[in-house]
Amino acid sequence: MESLAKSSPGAGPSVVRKAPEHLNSSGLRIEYANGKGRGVYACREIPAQTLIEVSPVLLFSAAEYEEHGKHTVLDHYTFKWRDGRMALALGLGSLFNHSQRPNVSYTIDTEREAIRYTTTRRILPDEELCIFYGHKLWFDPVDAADCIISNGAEEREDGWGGLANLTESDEDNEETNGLPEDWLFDRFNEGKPHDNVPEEELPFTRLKLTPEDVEEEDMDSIRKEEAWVVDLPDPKYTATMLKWLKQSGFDTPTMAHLKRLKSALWPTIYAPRKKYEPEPWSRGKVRWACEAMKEVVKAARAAGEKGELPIAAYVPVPFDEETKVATRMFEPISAHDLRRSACHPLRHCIINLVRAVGELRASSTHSASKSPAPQMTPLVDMASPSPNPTQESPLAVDQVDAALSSRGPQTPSTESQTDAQNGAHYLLTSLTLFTTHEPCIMCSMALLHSRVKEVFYLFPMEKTGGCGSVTCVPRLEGVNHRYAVNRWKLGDEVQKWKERSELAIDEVCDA
Ligand SMILES: C[S@@+](CC[C@H](N)C(=O)[O-])C[C@H]1O[C@@H](n2cnc3c(N)ncnc32)[C@H](O)[C@@H]1O
Repeated sequence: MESLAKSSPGAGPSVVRKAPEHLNSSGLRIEYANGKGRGVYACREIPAQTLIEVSPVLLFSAAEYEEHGKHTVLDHYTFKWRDGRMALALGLGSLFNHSQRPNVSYTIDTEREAIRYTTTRRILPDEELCIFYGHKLWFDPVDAADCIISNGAEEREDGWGGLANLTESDEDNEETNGLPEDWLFDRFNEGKPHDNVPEEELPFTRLKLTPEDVEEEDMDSIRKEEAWVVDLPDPKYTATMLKWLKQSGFDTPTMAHLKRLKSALWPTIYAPRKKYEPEPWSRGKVRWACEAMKEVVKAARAAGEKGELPIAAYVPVPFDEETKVATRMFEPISAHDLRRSACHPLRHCIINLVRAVGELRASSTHSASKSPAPQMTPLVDMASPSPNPTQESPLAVDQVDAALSSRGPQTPSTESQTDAQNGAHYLLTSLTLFTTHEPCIMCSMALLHSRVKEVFYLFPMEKTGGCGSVTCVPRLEGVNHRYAVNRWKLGDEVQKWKERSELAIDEVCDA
């Protein structure tokens, strides 16, 4: 699949150059790109969200680079690494050209000193694969979409010569120049997982849910828990008691201290957080939230590619082990909007997800009643909830119904009846939900009914949002459940990124 290029400035005007061969199992080849020098092309169709290249980087210290690299051709290929060193991508990494409408995104893996390149949409055979360099370019860009892809039969013009300095991207550019997703989701990758992240550095803002009329005094009061006193005749019965707690559904995260008491020396202090006091977030937990946000973005993109509205919701496996076991959520679950394919105005992703989680938790409760060991709950993506993983097209709503009912008749067990009565496994109790767009008022209310613990969203919906924009449902007076609302912190560049990332929806659309 070689092609020829003429007039490369690097080689003189009349030299005919052969593009280098490249062995790559992801189906990529190097070819001369119209007006851009070499570029990376697809040999075959490549699905969206495919990891196509992992390029190791060569790192130069700032001093070494200043003295030497800067004065060489390297200067056209290097960029600033997170810690101030200069990086050169090896492999195919340095050959991806720039496009305003990139079809490849990249993430920096500082731990492995590599860059990972992933397709953002389906790629057609012979299409050029491009990334977004940023807004400050040092050359006149030819966009991939404007180029005619040829097989190299005709002569091509080579724009080799506009080489300049990628390092000219300055600090503020670095945060957003083609890496907004890195910036949004990957900046907590380093550091100790147990360290708490100061409130102002969290990647999200917690919306204040305290009703205005809560008195200052109340804010300082200690949260009260109903307490049971169990008189154990012998410490060896502690395990039996904990087992009973679990079986009876009382083993919720608020009972976590009981496990600590089991092995602790008496007396033990149990200090519940103050009412309305925000929960501290460790770096590890922030990473968990970032990963969940990445997943929901991926799910929304995939939905958009299938012709649905690009809106998705995702419930990850809970961060802490206790909640994971107590909620029996051992697999994540996601859903996307199905209004278009189902021709049903109420098939919002949140409604789809609440329903799917409810069904799954109910079914896992049933299966748990057959076996005392925690059951693995299958990942159900409402986009393709078929038990047949090879099925590609999204299932229609009736198929979703069929898939869910194909789990077989489920006679409620005594255990699940107890769970249902005490609310331990009611829909989204104790779970965290991530979504791309601020839920509309209907969905915000559905979330309230679901008893979700907390909600994170990326894009506020100024004209329709029910979690802080038009109104804030969990804050309303008289509601019988409040869930925490967290809005991802987004820089000014995000609107542009949103459009590039194909997640834009009409501002009057209910998400
Ligand atoms: C990192 S290199 C990319 C690989 C390069 N085409 C090569 O053959 O080595 C960056 C250089 O590619 C060229 N380039 C990348 N994207 C371009 C675009 N959209 N339009 C024109 N030239 C581009 C510019 O000359 C830029 O300095």
